[in-house]
Amino acid sequence: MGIVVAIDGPSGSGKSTVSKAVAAELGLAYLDTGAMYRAAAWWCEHEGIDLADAQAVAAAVEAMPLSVGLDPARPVFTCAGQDITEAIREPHIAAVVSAVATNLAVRAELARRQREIISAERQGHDSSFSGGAGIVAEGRDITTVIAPDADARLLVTASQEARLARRADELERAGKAVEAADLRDQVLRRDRDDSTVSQFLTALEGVTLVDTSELSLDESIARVLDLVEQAVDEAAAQDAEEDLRAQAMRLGLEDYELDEEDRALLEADGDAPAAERVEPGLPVLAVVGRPNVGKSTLVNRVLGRRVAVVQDTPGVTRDRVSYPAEWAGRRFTIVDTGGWEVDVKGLEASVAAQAEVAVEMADAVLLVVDAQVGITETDARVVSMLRRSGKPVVLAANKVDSPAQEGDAAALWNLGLGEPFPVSALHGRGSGEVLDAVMEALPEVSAVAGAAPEGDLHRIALVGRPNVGKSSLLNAIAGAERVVVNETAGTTRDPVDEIIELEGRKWVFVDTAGIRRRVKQSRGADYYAVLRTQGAIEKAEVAVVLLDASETITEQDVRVIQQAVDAGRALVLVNNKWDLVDEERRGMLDWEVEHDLAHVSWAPHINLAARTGWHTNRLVRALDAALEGWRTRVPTGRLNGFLGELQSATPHPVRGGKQPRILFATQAQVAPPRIVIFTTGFLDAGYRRFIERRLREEFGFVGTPIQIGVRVREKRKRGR
Ligand SMILES: Nc1ncnc2c1ncn2[C@@H]1O[C@H](COP(=O)(O)OP(=O)(O)OP(=O)(O)O)[C@@H](O)[C@H]1O
Ligand SMILES: Nc1ccn([C@H]2C[C@H](O)[C@@H](COP(=O)(O)O)O2)c(=O)n1
Repeated sequence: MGIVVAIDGPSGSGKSTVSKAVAAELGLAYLDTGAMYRAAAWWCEHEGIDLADAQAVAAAVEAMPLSVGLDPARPVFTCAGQDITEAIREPHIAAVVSAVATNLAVRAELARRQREIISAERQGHDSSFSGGAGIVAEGRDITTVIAPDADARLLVTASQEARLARRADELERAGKAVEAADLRDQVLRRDRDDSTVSQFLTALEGVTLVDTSELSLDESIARVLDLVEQAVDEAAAQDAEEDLRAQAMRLGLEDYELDEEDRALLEADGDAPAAERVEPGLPVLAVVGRPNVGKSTLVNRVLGRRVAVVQDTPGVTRDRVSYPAEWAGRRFTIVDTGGWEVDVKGLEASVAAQAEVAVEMADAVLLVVDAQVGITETDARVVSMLRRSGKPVVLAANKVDSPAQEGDAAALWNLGLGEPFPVSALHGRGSGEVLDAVMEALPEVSAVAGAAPEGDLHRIALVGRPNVGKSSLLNAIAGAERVVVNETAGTTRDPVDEIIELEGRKWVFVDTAGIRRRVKQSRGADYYAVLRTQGAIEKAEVAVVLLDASETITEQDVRVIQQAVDAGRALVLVNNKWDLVDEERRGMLDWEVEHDLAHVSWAPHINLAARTGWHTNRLVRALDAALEGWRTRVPTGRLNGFLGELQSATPHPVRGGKQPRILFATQAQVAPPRIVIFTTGFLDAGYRRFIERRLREEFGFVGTPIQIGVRVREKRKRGR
């Protein structure tokens, strides 16, 4: 993680000059937030907006197409493609900028953009200038509002006389000398106005005051560099202390019963891998069969130990789980299903349906039959379902644990699927042969998985109930009528993955069809909508869930959101059709969001109108924020330090005379973040929610579900 240096102070104190020099010296990006306010004033004038009209100014700034330069050697600002670096330094802009900077809606919008820039530099986003080294950000409210958690927070100031003299000198050198009254207006009046909305005249707790009145410019820079170095050293010392404490906690865990999986988790500590995810483009093998015939054991056999790590992933995928697999040097996706039964109802029916979906979305099928039981009515019905699908099938005769049982396997020729391969998934017997047969059945290029995206592009699913505007949004951002749009709900049919360039970067918008209406025609349209959505979400990293802002939020909307959360994908919410929203509806919508979507308040939520293109440019920022949250990795020392403090301040309530204690925690995975907490007792759901809320406050995790796993461990008996 990069460092963040926040510097504020009054006009003419030298904060911009010092900040640039410090950024250049340390190889960091430089953010001049004052220039953003100046750009906002320039843009409003350019657009002919009356600066006294607060609402019009706010609306114009929200839509301002500003590109912020972060190079300390020359921070170039462009707006709507025009270089405005010089124009925003004109005295005229300095004279009017406070009118914009004191507009609270403008401040909120620019604060959002500033935080995103800072965060991108800290995290080292693809788009970052410093490549993750960090940033020096300066401006009136940086240490207090924008980056109160910066590594170094400094208030650079100087006496009024010094500031006036410096500004006069500067203007004179630039050949722009002004009258004393104008100078006082530019420096003192502006500070007076600006101080009505932000505090930058006295150093708050945690902010170091640097008075440069008596210092030369070089001395000022050296002083700030010293303070930054000191802050970085202190942060490193704190990290080291937290690491030591975490190591002690980890050692303490040895007094508790730990199983093999715990140990695997603890060994991988500090190197939380991304959640295993199937790669688009690879051939797909579905493993189906009756419940309990040994499908999962066979899948485990193919995957080795890795499956143990992913097994407890919560959510809808329980009935249909995809894993990346490899055999004989070929990579493919293996899909484990929950078990297929005939004429079942309720949960079993949905498990059976998922197996059908898995077949529909596969290139080949591995049918597992229990050779010891022989052919059952259900097996015969599975075979008819497979014949209807037209997919190549390999038949595994499982539970053939010895050569003597091979006759049981031969009886399965009667299924009419060709040679049954005898295997013992439990002991590994015959699994090589069956996998060789699978490799022959699988095509080199998948017919169902969609093309593998070029390069390492982010994959986005645009999902939502019918007619919320998915196709319109795709068209609006792609800039062409690529997808058929119709007012009739559910017009989208089998679209393909789209590669779309947004803000200079390519993104894959995944196929939202994923599955055609081939599986038992009798099922309702809603059912297929759910499956299509699920297929798209599973292929993506981020689910963008569209809502129709002009209509009441429905159960179906909430369900689609839940599908994304359950699948562990990053989430962005979009209120589409904003052009149809009036004051009254806006109030209702606020209430509905608070009421129905409070559980996903961590997701970026943007308003746009796909039909007119209004605010569609906000999508990229929201996607970046969600992807960043999704990939957030909290170092073990930090995590345990944080949980330790949280537990001391707010211990778990006593339950039945016992008080569960957190022993140690580790982040087992990113994308989505999964935190495993070892405890002495079960943690109440309320306490887990509290931990999640505090984790979000501390580490961000914007736009991502957080999976919290609790492992209750008993103290080891003496002598063991
Ligand atoms: N000791 C000093 N420390 C910092 N700057 C100095 C010093 N002495 C002279 N200066 C000069 O003061 C001028 C004003 O500095 P600068 O523009 O960086 O101030 P600022 O605080 O960023 O003002 P504003 O908020 O109006 O942008 C610059 O020309 C800078 O070179
Ligand atoms: N974070 C910030 C940065 C600047 N402003 C105001 C202060 C000035 O009126 C204007 C331009 O700033 P300058 O370039 O002179 O530093 O923007 C603010 O309110 N908050």
